[in-house]
Amino acid sequence: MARSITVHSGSFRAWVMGEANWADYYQMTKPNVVMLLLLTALVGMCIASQGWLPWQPVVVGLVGIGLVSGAAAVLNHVVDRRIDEQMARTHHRPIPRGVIDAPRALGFAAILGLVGTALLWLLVNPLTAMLTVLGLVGYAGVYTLYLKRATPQNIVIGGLAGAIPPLLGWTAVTGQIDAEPLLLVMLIFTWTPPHFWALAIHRRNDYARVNVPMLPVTHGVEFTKTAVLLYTLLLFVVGLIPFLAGMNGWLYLLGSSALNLMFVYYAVRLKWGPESVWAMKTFRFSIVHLMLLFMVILVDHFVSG
Ligand code: HEM
Ligand SMILES: CC(C)=CCC/C(C)=C/CC/C(C)=C/COP(=O)(O)OP(=O)(O)O
Repeated sequence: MARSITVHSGSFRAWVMGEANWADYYQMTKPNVVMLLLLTALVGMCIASQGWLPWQPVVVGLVGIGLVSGAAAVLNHVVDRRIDEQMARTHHRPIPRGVIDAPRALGFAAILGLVGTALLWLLVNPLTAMLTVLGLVGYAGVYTLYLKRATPQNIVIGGLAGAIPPLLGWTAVTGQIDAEPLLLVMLIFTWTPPHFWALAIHRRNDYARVNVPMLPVTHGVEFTKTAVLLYTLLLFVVGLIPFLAGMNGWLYLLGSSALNLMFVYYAVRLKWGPESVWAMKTFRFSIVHLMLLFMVILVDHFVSG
């Protein structure tokens, strides 16, 4: 009897998982990206709260936003499976490697998406659930299915989906849309082009091979370097607005200006230095930059009251 249960549960597992293990499924959710998205959502929740954080919208909100974002990332793996197969950076992903097939990945995305949306709808509020699903549609549908292959401005427009989490955090706590979190959305929106184009310069041959019209492929490396520099300068200016609008204090002004100037410094080195060195340095710095920027906003919020 015990043996038969083992055999059956073993074959059920094989039916569900195929050749894959949990690490493969986990990898498809782009966990590092989702962690940073959740930090920005948490900051949205904190700036929406006076005093103690309300635990239910915060905990359930983060779990729900994390699950739906993970679902969006899995859908991106399904839609992009053919180009991922041909790009050096992505050919080892679970679908191109053949350990997870598209139907299983779709099933996984459906479970994550539905559970996440139900949690947000029932235990946080319908507005947050709808905006989070809008983020999923924006990333997996509008960006991945359409914009990515349609225009070199793909990531500028598609960047809105990745920029939305601070608003989701805010609506999870307040149940309404206000101007404050939109300033944080603007920060991420302006940060995304230099974040991605630095990497795209380094990986331009990958994108050219699969005919994806990323800016360095369509307009060349020099043009893209200039665009990266201009966006870091724009980010410096946008970074002043939360202080000028009275949302953040002096600590924010100092911290964000220092971080944004460092980003400009990387972009200048990239513009006039060898991209073989500075493209990936700038990309890696962009991630540390956004993480620290949102930590500064958080600390400033609690210190400046
Ligand atoms: C349309 C918008 C965006 C595009 C096109 C984009 C593109 C990329 C790409 C191509 C990578 C490399 C992944 C790899 O190494 O396989 C990456 C990495 C990363 N991105 Fe973005 N990104 C966007 C928005 C964001 C946003 C909004 C965040 C967070 C708030 C973010 C956080 C990260 C992090 C943390 C990594 C490192 C992942 C790792 O090391 O595993 N990205 N991004
Ligand atoms: C609910 C919500 C906020 C959803 C969206 C969140 C989300 C997962 C954003 C990710 C942004 C990102 C890593 C884009 C890269 O896609 P790519 O296809 O250009 O990169 P790739 O080639 O590495 O797959």
